Amino acid sequence: MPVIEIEELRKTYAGRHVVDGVNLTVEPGEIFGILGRNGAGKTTTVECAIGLRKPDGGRVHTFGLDPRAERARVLQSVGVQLQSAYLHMSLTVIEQVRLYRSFYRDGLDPDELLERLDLQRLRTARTDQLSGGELQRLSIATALVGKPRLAVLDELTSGLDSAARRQMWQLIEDMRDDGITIVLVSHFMEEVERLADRVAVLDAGRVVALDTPAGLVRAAGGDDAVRFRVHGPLEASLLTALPGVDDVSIEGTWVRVSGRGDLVGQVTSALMSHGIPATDFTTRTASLDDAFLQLTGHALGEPEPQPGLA
Ligand SMILES: Nc1ncnc2c1ncn2[C@@H]1O[C@H](COP(=O)(O)OP(=O)(O)OP(=O)(O)O)[C@@H](O)[C@H]1O
Repeated sequence: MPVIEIEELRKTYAGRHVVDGVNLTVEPGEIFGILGRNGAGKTTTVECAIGLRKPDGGRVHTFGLDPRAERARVLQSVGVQLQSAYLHMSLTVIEQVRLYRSFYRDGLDPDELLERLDLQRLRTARTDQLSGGELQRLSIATALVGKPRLAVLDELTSGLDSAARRQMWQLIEDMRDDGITIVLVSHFMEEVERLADRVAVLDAGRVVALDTPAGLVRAAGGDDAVRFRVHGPLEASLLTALPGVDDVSIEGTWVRVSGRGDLVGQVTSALMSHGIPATDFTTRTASLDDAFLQLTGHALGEPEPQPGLA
């Protein structure tokens, strides 16, 4: 049974369809990424899935239950990463985690969890004394202490430096190894690319693509490319005949070859075997960034247009 099943989900605010017929399924044990610009409808979709918002249309099942009708049952098995604004600033770290532990019948030992999240030395520090990275780890602790079957992590690493981000990614991979299903809401491409087994790309309230990160790149026609300079005559057909090569363009002495596989290896051996010297090789790897742009027509950093704003 899928962990989350969403069919034709709709949510409207003031006549605006912020979620407009979303379909997706999250399978047990996967890290499912939801990627989209600010305002694309990611949080609304996820909150409908766990019973925190009421859909205006469509069907949602989480653990096979209707999350609105059986909200308490669903939430017993869900851990939600809180934005730091929702943490209680005057509580100490251990008090905070114990508080969230008390909301669940079952759960982890708060002290062991702090140890695992490298927060034990801050056990008695007040929440308002923590750094951004420490607050993020504390919010993860509040999501995990109830030993959830499903963890919903929204903007996991925003505001973290790259070392803290990498540490957080490792933690998420450990969570998956423990069998927790993870929904990762993000507009941080590298994070989704590295962590997610599958990704739904949301744009203006719709799922415009749903696939593995590599599948999205492939489907969007993303190709790797190699560019170099030749010092002698070159017929394009020498390179177009190579396996995996999709396109060859020659401008003066510059050559660009795009396609899949070991392009540099193939190109250099073909040139060498024909005695054509080549220099100045640069390569470009197709990315999810390119795929996102291709799928939605805009870069991830641009917010969705808001009504009323020019
Ligand atoms: N309670 C509400 N009342 C009115 N409009 C809302 C409400 N909640 C969300 N919206 C609007 O719905 C749209 C989708 O919001 P949502 O939070 O789902 O987007 P998001 O993709 O999660 O964005 P972000 O990346 O900024 O968190 C936004 O334009 C937002 O302003």
